Amino acid sequence: MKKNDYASAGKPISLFTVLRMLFPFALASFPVLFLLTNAVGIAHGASFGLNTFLSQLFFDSVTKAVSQQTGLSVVLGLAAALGAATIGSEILNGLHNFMGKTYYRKMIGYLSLRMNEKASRLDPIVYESPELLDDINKANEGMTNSLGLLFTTVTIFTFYIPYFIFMGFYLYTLKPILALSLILVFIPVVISQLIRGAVFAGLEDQAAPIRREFEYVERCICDREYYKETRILGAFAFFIDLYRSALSLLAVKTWRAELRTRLLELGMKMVTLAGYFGILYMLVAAMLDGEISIGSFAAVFASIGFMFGMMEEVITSQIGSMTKNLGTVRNFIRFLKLPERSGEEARINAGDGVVLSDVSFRYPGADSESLSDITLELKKGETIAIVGENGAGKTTLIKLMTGLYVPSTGVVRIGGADTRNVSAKSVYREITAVFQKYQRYKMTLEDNIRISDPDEGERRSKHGLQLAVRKADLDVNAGAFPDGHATMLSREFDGVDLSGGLWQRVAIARGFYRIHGMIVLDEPTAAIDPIEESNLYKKFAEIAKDNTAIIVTHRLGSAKIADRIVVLDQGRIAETGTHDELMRKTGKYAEMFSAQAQWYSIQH
Ligand SMILES: Nc1ncnc2c1ncn2[C@@H]1O[C@H](COP(=O)(O)OP(=O)(O)OP(=O)(O)O)[C@@H](O)[C@H]1O
Repeated sequence: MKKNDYASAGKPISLFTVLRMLFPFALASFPVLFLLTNAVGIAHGASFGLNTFLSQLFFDSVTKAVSQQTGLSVVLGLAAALGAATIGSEILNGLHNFMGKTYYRKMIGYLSLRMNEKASRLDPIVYESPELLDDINKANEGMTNSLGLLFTTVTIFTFYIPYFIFMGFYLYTLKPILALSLILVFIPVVISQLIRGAVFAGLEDQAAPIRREFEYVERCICDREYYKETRILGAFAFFIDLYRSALSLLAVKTWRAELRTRLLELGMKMVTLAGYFGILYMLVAAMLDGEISIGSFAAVFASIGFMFGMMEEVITSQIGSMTKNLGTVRNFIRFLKLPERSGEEARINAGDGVVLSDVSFRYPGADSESLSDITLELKKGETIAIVGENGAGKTTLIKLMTGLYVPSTGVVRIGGADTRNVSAKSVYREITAVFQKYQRYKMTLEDNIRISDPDEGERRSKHGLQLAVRKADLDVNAGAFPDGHATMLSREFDGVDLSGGLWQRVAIARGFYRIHGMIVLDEPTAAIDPIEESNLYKKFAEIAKDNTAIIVTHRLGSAKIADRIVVLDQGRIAETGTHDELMRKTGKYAEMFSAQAQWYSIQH
């Protein structure tokens, strides 16, 4: 499969771009909490610097007190100040953690909402890209990690950097070489973490398709819709094999990446450790040479272990997880940047008809066009049937005629509006549809139907519900619905399950419930037997009398109810006309019709 515009293989997004996109979220969502949390973080960082400085004064005062150059009260005063600073630092630490966690929880909710909103605004054609599934999969994980990244970055700037600058400056004033060695120790470890980030970003790109396959196979093994086939056909063992191999492939890839980065980290830690002992050596030498006071030595010695611990934390834990997660965060950002359908809001009545002029359509990444040179008019109040063999382009044509997709070339006008220029919401507003692959929502019968027009008021809702149920020939008083409209349609939620035929009627009722000017039936009767189907289509013809309607069907007998039949062949219109006209033409339609008639007569 070729990659396309929506594929994850876009230009790499830099850390700077990632942060530039994340910060506005952080500021826009809960600005006061965000700023306060960081102000506390800065105060916390400064408190460590203050502690080191007070320690030096304290140790110096102790040495002076020993040689009786100063009084005990000075020592006690400094000890009290040091104790107060330590308690203050702890309080700030607790406050910083608490505020950070509160902010994190709030942001997770906020970002999840943003993701769902984004998904609802995506251009539907994006869903034709298999890579998009990877992107969504990875974006979900990236969303949580993006918060980690944001926090780490902010903490580095508001806590660690001020602290290291202070310490660097402090060491510099004692002996310049001490500050320099601090930097030399720091750099190799940062480099190792950046390499680690690159390794994990690459791993993420390789792992996502495997994970997608792995999750799909898992569904084949466990999901209800598959279990009959997997058990009866003995496919269980087949899927378990696939599951095992995907699992081990994933494990091997992760293990290799971990091993590489751990070895790298180990090497870099050695460098850090060498630096640590180097600084200690220089400190002792400087003290013995009388370059620094005993107090300075003691303060630096006491804080240097802590400082290295902190450096280790910021580099391996903070920067490490940041770079490791950068790959997934990039996917989140990429997801947020996926194209949305733009266009103006307009009042469009799809019931006024649809006009297609010289329309062609090619799926993203596809080698050839699925529809070519389509010119067709669906007039106001007209019912057309679209027929054709498998793969002829029927569903694609419906997607264009309902404005779900826009054409690659040519123009589609719904109710007079060019689908490329108006918002998706404006186009769908007056359209309803029943698809062959409808959804079985695990909700009450009423909710299953009302989902198609939730904004309707209570009165219209009750009346509309009864009407839709009647039109779809659903007998709510029959045993299948023990609680009438309130029957829960899921065993999982203590309700009932329906037969395939009844589910299909629920889907049809859902389609009828929505107020519409145009209705599309895309093979909605596949699970209903032919006699029932014929009744339903007769009824549909009555209902569609005042509506603009499109029917897609494989059973040509049902197409007869249409005012006009459009025959598609390999993405082109082969013929149009009424049933009788097309039969007289003895073309594609007549050929298909007689093949089906023959099939029925053989069956009889
Ligand atoms: N996402 C896609 N990417 C690439 N090609 C696609 C995609 N979806 C459909 N096609 C191709 O477009 C052509 C038309 O498909 P379409 O589903 O519209 O036909 P159809 O007449 O509705 O078929 P059927 O009766 O089997 O449902 C086919 O050749 C199909 O392989």
